[in-house]
Amino acid sequence: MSTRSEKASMTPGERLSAAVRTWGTRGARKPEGTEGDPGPRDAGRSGPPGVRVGDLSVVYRTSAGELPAVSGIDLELVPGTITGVVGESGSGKSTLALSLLNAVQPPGRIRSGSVEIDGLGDVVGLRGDDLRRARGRHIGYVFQAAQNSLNPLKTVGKQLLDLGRSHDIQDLRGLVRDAKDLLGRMGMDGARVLDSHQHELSGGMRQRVGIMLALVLNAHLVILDEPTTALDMITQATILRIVREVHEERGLTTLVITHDLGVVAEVADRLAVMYGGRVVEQGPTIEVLGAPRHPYTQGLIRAIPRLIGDIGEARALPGRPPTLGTVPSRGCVFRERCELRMDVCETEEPPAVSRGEWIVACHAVAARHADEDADAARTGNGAANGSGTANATRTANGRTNGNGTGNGAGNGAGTAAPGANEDGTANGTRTANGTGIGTGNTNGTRNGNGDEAANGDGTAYEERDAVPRGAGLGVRAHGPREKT
Ligand SMILES: Nc1ncnc2c1ncn2[C@@H]1O[C@H](COP(=O)(O)OP(=O)(O)OP(=O)(O)O)[C@@H](O)[C@H]1O
Repeated sequence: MSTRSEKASMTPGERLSAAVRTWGTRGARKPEGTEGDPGPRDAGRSGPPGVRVGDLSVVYRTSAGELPAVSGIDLELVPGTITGVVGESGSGKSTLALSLLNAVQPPGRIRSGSVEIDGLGDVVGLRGDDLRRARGRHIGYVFQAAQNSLNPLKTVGKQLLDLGRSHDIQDLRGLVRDAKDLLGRMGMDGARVLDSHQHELSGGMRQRVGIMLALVLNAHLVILDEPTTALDMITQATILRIVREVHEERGLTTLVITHDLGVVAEVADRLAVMYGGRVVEQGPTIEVLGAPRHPYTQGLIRAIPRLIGDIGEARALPGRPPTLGTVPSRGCVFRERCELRMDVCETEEPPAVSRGEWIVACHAVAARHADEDADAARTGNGAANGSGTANATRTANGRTNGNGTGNGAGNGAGTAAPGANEDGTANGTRTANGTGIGTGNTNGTRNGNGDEAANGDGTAYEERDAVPRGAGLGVRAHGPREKT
């Protein structure tokens, strides 16, 4: 694993690779309350909330009429996870984040859809005091450029008290105590910071103050919009470490908005890639970055600058992202820049293809999957004709157990996606094809790339797809795969 100082000197591309490589070494989330003081205002609060965004569309009024900045977004924030949202400037990331607070301001408005937050219901329907209470006490928001958003005329402490009063906090001493504690955890002298004005703090310190203000009312859903923009590399690394630590200590559900893939690789469990107001690909970060399927995600990863190895390898995506006025009203919004473009992309909205937790909206990916499914089904018929029987069961944690019995000789080969956990369980997609006249034993071998070959009787067969491996990011599977 890279040390912190090594990480700080890395390019975004190197940090991306390093973070993806070390993913499997992360510890499990600590349950809330097992470490640290959750604070008195936490009483009665259940665990981190889940969030379900359903068919969300947001428009801005322009001289050309109302134009969509976010269209038909479906996204789930799993309780206790960090979800990263990435995309180029103008892709709709901040608009999506503001919608989670029902805080889109005129000339914008949420045109349709829902944002269901556990414990709050659909925030799109909240108004007035209910909405004000939800913000701050349930949902903490660290705005883009938070390091410049403090009031320059008031000390941080005064702004903290204003925040407390605006949320009817009675125990202001307790609030100050919690603020000092949070600032201390983030490596600062809390008393000194509360006595300071904005100009007396560095950019990184102000960003930490922003995080403190978002957390101090004990919100359990936290949204960070570009938490590291405009910070130097070392401060960036510190802030990301703090985000991760605070997230785990306080049992949060966190959304991180960024245009920097290195940032999501560093902190996010799950990832949503936005383009032209749509989520074009989403899934577990390790899988999406390890083997991106959408041509836009592939292009974003190819564009990451490299300092070592083949420095000419990085290739910028051709063309420019659409603006409100140029985003196509039908068909695929990415088609102008896409090397896989087909006729259907001009007219039809791409279907959402899902495999497990992974969802991709792309005609080319959908067509490829349909072909692969047809191939798999053909091979599966061959297996059914054999004299052996084959079973493959997938348990809730993604573990695949293959059983086979039979007579004769057969073999199957499978490719595991680079998503296997340390204990050898697979959370990736896989294909195992074979003719299923087995000999009675099942053996599995795996090489360092996470490839797997299974030979034996009664082919363990799953109707799933092969995926590209590793994408040069050094993703690898760990441990033996369980077979019975
Ligand atoms: N107040 C506004 N009035 C009109 N259009 C807006 C307004 N705010 C955002 N937009 C437009 O909505 C689209 C999405 O903007 P948004 O800020 O959500 O994107 P973003 O991905 O967060 O970009 P960035 O990374 O630059 O912050 C863009 O085309 C933007 O120009």
